[in-house]
Amino acid sequence: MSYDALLWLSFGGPEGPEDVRPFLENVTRGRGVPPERLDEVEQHYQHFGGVSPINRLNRDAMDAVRAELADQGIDLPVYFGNRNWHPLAEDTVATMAADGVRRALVLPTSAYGGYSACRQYDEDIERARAAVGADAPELVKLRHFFDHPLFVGAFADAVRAAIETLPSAVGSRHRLVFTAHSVPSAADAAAGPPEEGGHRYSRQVAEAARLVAAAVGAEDYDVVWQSRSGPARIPWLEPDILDHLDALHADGVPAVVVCPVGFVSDHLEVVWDLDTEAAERAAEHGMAFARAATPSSDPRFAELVVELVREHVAGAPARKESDFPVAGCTVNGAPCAVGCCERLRR
Ligand SMILES: CC1=C(CCC(=O)O)c2cc3nc(cc4[nH]c(cc5[nH]c(cc1n2)c(C)c5CCC(=O)O)c(CCC(=O)O)c4C)C(CCC(=O)O)=C3C
Ligand SMILES: [Fe+2]
Repeated sequence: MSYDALLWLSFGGPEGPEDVRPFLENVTRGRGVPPERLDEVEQHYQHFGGVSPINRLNRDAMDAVRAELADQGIDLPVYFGNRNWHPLAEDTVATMAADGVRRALVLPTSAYGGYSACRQYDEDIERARAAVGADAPELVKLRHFFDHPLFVGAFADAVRAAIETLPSAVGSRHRLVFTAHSVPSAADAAAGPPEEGGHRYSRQVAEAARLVAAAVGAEDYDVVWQSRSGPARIPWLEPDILDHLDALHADGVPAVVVCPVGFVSDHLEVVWDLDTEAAERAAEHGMAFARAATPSSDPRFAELVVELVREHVAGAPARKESDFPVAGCTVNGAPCAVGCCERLRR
């Protein structure tokens, strides 16, 4: 193996009530998010005792990956570092350097392209390496996996399982609704290399939704957005899931199956914005509601990560279900291409 470690690079989340505000300040520094929005999101976290599920979910998923690596006879220590909360990527990369790691692969916990989902993880890599200095290991980020058959397959089974939980009186009259984190429309327009014409994030989300819908045999489905942040005057991707539930209800739809295709685990936006807010809105309308599980809870997720590692090391062709270009594999945080997913000024 030409690599001596795998860095699991994620978002991070608070682990107690006192962590919440400093965590939110880290997330939104320089991002132009109004304080009222921060107060609101702080309440979502405090509702769960100030503990985000994300760190535990990452640790569980990393344990599954360690077991899968061992099963496949691959000796690759797995390190955990985050953008916004402890363990911070800077500290983890310093530990890796001290452990003698010279070259490591990086698994970002997002399947997609775009500034927030891809390029910002490149910035994290660059910042962490700069903080460590000359001893910093080379860090090679793995590719986007939104169209990987194991990712699509895990979501497809989760959608089938969610449909099973609907009351039998609904029959097959449910609507399948895919959701992903909204981003500013301008950020989506700037996503991908300029020659691709932008919108890489929303196009990949739409493609993943199409693949999952096809796998479950759903002809009709919708793609909507959730967890909008930022000032109200700035346009973000729409429709919002709550508005969409209102519209479905007005159309007489009796049940919804929500598939959080934009997320790999049940972190706070999933357990609050979907399981709490969206479920309540559906209940107000008397609509049955079921939410599909996210892939990190599926054994295939560990297989997927190990497959991405093996594929990269072998220089093997990417196993994928779409015709979209393979992207996201970057070295030391350099962008995928000149001008790709550039950060917007706010
Ligand atoms: C595309 C995308 C993903 C998916 C890709 C990926 O997974 O990386 C994602 C994931 C996540 N977002 C998360 C949390 C937050 N995101 C925020 C704010 C924002 N997200 C944005 C986009 C995304 N975010 C954007 C454009 C903003 C506006 C500020 C800015 O321009 O950067 C804020 C600030 C408060 C608010 O306004 O919501 C919080 C607290 C957590 C952790 C949850 C937990 O604790 O379990 C996770 C996994
Ligand atoms: Fe976010």
